[in-house]
Amino acid sequence: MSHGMDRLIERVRGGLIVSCQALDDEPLHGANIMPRMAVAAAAGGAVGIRANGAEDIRQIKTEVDLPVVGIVKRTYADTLVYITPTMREVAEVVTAGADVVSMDATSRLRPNGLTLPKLVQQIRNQFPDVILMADVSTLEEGIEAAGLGFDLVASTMSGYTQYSKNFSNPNFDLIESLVRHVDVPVIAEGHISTPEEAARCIELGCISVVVGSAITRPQVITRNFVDRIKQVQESVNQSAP
Ligand SMILES: CC(=O)N[C@H](C=O)[C@@H](O)[C@H](O)[C@H](O)COP(=O)(O)O
Repeated sequence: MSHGMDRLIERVRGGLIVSCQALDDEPLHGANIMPRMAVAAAAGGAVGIRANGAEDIRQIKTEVDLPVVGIVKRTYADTLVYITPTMREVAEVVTAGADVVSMDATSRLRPNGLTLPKLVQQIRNQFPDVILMADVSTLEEGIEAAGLGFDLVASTMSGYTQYSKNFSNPNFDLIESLVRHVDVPVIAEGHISTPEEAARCIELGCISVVVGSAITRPQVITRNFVDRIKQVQESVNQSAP
């Protein structure tokens, strides 16, 4: 393991990484709000931040003293892959100062028919020391990513690829089998919405856990309350005389 990886693992082991992301169609987009979210996460004891876009990554690095897992989400016409899909996005994340570059590592083709092995090769040529995290949706993709030289594997894409759509959320089965069969540290990410679920991922052997929407997307948190209240209201109405 490289010195950079050793230090990263030391800092994030057994802890919570908070994903602070708001796309431009989300209510908390812009106005330095995600960097303030990162400050709040740090105050609550987070060990790392996951952030989208060069501007947020750069600002978060100046406001909190935590490792940042950086991504750039960008959509292209000829692919469904949107998390750091090409060298262009990788370069943006590296230049912004992220400690880890995370990317879609599913088996789907990237723009212009670019394959994952080819992209990893380009990255290793241009940025040999970068720490790479693979966002996968299946065990096979996790094993493939570790074989390609990814330093970390995360369950991020489970439920978001056509072939993983029907898996349960959070996908503890996938998380457990990644820990068992992939020989790089595993990070649990995706649909983790309670402290108990996060704790379970640590029990299963993950190095750390990423939580996003349940902490930093108030529209999602509100919707969960509203939906639950509605259900109860319906049964209250039905049992009313
Ligand atoms: C699939 C995809 O695009 N996931 C993104 C990856 O960066 C984010 O939108 C998620 O919020 C993040 O993975 C954390 O997951 P959750 O918000 O469920 O805690």
